[in-house]
Amino acid sequence: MDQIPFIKMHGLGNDFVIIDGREQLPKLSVAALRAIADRHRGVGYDQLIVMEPATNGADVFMRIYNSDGSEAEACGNATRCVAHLLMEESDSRSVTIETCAGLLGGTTEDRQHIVIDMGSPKMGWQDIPLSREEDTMHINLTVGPLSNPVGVNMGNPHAVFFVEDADTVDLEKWGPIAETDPLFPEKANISVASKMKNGDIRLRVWERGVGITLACGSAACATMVAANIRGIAGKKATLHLNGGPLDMRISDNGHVFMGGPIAISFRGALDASLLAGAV
Ligand SMILES: N[C@@H](CCC[C@H](N)C(=O)O)C(=O)O
Repeated sequence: MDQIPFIKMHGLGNDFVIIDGREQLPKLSVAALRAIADRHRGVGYDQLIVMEPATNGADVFMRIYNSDGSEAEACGNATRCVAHLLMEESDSRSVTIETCAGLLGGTTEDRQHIVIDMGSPKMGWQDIPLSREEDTMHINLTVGPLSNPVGVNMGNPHAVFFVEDADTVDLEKWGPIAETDPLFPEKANISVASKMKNGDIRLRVWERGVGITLACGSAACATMVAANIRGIAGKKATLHLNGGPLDMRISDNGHVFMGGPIAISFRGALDASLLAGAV
């Protein structure tokens, strides 16, 4: 393939290059993924998403790559974007999306604000995964000013640190150290969260394989679960990320629902030099 068409979308500024690989799967080396991710010489993205044929009756399989070329199991904000594309395509208001993390359902009233059932969190220490046995509700880990995180697996690994004021944490400094701590054999997405005066939650995220992002949907799910466990929130809360708010809810059967907006930025094509990994 000389050129590959893509759609650039974002959910609260968490941005994606989305490729429709349902007819023909693109060949993407790590060098190509990194070249496309380059915000100066490539297109720029937090995640590159390939829509692939589903294997189990879902509408699509969604493959997720981080900007460093690593593959991720879940991506909440991109799930909303892909759900929007599928809803437009099929003129429907509900879709099922398969990821490495399992089957996710998306629903909407207007195809702009999309609610995703992100499934049930896993809380066992092997599920996160951690490299040693720990109580995941109070993990014995300190990184600079951050300590005592909650470990949550939302398909992908998360550590949520509750702090007095999330805005004062030097996340560029402590995020990468926590992400790569030997406690996390598959690394981890690192969240810092604090309760706001009105009862909402402020959340900032250092994403595994990316760095600081404007929003992270799976981290919002993990933080909702962690806040509920710690008694900081009930079963519903608004989480305020740098890019804007997500409406979060835990249902009676323990599934985490995430609602938020999507936006299409532009359409383009990846050229041969980017696909060859040249920047
Ligand atoms: N932006 C995402 C999360 C993407 C994957 C993550 N960086 C990982 O490696 O697990 C979201 O909205 O959930």
